[in-house]
Amino acid sequence: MLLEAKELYKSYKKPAGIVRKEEVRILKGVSFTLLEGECLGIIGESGSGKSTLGRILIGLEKPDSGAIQVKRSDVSSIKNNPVKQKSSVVFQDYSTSVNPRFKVVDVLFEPMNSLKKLRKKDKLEKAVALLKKVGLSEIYLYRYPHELSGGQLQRVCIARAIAANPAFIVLDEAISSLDVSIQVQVMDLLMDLKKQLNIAYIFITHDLTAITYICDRVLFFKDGVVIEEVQNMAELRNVKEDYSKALLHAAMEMNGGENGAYEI
Ligand SMILES: Nc1ncnc2c1ncn2[C@@H]1O[C@H](COP(=O)(O)OP(=O)(O)OP(=O)(O)O)[C@@H](O)[C@H]1O
Repeated sequence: MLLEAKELYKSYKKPAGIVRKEEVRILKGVSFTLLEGECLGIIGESGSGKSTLGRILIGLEKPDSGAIQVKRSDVSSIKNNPVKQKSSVVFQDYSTSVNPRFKVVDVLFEPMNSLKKLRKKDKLEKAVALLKKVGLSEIYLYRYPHELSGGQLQRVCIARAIAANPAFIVLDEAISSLDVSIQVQVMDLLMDLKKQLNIAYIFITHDLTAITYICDRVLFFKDGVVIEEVQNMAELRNVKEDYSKALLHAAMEMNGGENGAYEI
């Protein structure tokens, strides 16, 4: 097992009046496992806490309680959260995920600079190799983000995410802003990289079609808890919980019935 999340709780303070704040519990005891090299889908309605969970898993935020074990060692309570060294993230909004003043080469150097010291020549070689891995030639190295298409820029974000050799990547609506044809290309790329590098993914999305295309397993997330797990994607239509059924149904309705693609 690569990662185990145990009983994660997280609250935020929300204004309740002019000075008063009240605590709102977002995660209410989330537990699940992630296996090496698998793609685990997390699907749930807006506001159910998926992105909050994603940020906790990559060490951007700390849970109030609960534990995260990576390769069976507890990382959630350790200072300088080592989960950061084992994970990366790709967000939905590729345009704000990169510094607009950075050329692609600088975007790719960022994670390398936080690793061991590499000579500039080696970093350049690595940057070219990373671009190649995501299907871009080295001519893009010296371009600015605004000189790339959305699909190309998201590929650069994926290259940056794999630069530090993570054991897993959180993909938070990572393909949602792309055109449908580009979404398929990027999912194919992700599956290819998963195979080549044995990385695991946590694929957070509203898009059930994408889940069926790329995921090995899926968790249905509701109101800060996992309410159902589908182990075998062929069984997706046989979900038991009313909430999961409603999500599936809504997605199918929106996309033209049983045979349509579905999106929540
Ligand atoms: N830093 C924060 N401070 C206060 N409240 C927050 C913070 N981050 C998230 N929230 C609140 O937590 C709840 C869950 O948000 P989150 O983004 O995790 O949900 P989500 O399931 O990813 O939603 P979506 O699918 O719309 O992105 C929301 O009500 C949100 O307003």
